[in-house]
Amino acid sequence: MARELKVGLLGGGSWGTTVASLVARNAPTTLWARSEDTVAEINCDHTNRRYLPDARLTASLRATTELAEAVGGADVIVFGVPSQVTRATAAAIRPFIRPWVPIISLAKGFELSTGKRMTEVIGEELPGHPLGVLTGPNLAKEIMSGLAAAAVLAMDDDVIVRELQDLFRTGLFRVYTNDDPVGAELGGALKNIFAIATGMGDALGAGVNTRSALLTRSQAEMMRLGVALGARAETLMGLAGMGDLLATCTSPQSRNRTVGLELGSGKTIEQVLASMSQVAEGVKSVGPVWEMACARGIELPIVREVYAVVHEGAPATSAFRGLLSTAAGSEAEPG
Ligand SMILES: NC(=O)c1ccc[n+]([C@@H]2O[C@H](COP(=O)([O-])OP(=O)(O)OC[C@H]3O[C@@H](n4cnc5c(N)ncnc54)[C@H](O)[C@@H]3O)[C@@H](O)[C@H]2O)c1
Ligand SMILES: O=P(O)(O)OC[C@H](O)CO
Repeated sequence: MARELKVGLLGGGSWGTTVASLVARNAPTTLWARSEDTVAEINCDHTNRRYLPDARLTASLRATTELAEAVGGADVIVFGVPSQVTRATAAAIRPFIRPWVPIISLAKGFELSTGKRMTEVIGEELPGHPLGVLTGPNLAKEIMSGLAAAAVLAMDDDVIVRELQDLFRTGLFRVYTNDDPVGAELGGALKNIFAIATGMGDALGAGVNTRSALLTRSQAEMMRLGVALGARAETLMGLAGMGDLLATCTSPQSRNRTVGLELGSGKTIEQVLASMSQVAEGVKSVGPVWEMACARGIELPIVREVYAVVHEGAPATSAFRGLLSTAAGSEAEPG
């Protein structure tokens, strides 16, 4: 079934290119990227050195700068652009997308101006399409270097999700189906904030005990907010939540953890962002997440401290003093 489907993937960065290269092994795939140089390099050399310096892409992957070419004939659309440009990209493909074509989102963030999840944003711009997310502990460079990984493909429709599962999986990329797209999407977006916190802690010399405590309390915060926003707890305990939290908070490849490391070493958020050429979604997501928590009266001490460092200019050292400043109560309680 998957071999008959044509796939259009939007976004020529690290993850869009990686997923396009995986999917191209299973189905004809066209990747849309803005840069003519990137498109020419993918088509001629089968590489995207700016984002994936050492990777060789599947030779059959085609790239284009034309949205109509990537989207017009596609049976499945995959969104691989960063969260803050997802709405504009969805609006831009409206003239080209065919009715009822399923759309899978890869992004792990919230829209800054609305706090909405990416499938909510895409659904508003492109109503009437089955929507899903592919998410999990998936560092692009590791996957392109041939190391095994697992992900969940989460959709409400259990027939379509099984058809699409074959499209994304390869020998080393295990794809599980999941029927809680809200939970899967929330896990992927929330973990980035905790990766910033972990990076700050690591830069400040946190021990393994400290990091383990921070990760465990991060998982508790993810559960507290995620469940309030409609996630199922077991999804947040799985690959899309706990799995991705572990990968992102511990990998030197994580951009979000790197932001935390730099903040912890004393740089301002402006200095950190000026030195980065790739997206770290947690920087933008922490604002809407903190607002959602405040609006619901949900206590998220780690999110609060990351928000203070990223948006209020507080030093990273004060984040850790902040986390230790309240007396610990029951483990089931915030704090
Ligand atoms: N890199 C990973 O390991 C990884 C893994 C899983 C999920 N993700 C998620 O995938 C999403 C994309 O991340 P990435 O790693 O590919 O980012 P990236 O920084 O590597 O690449 C971003 C891409 O988006 C493009 N872009 C930026 N602004 C654009 C616009 N206005 N219109 C069209 N394209 C635009 C850039 O040119 C670039 O090609 C993020 O939400 C990220 O959290 C990343
Ligand atoms: O590099 P990061 O921090 O954006 O994380 C990449 C992936 O989301 C890890 O699963």
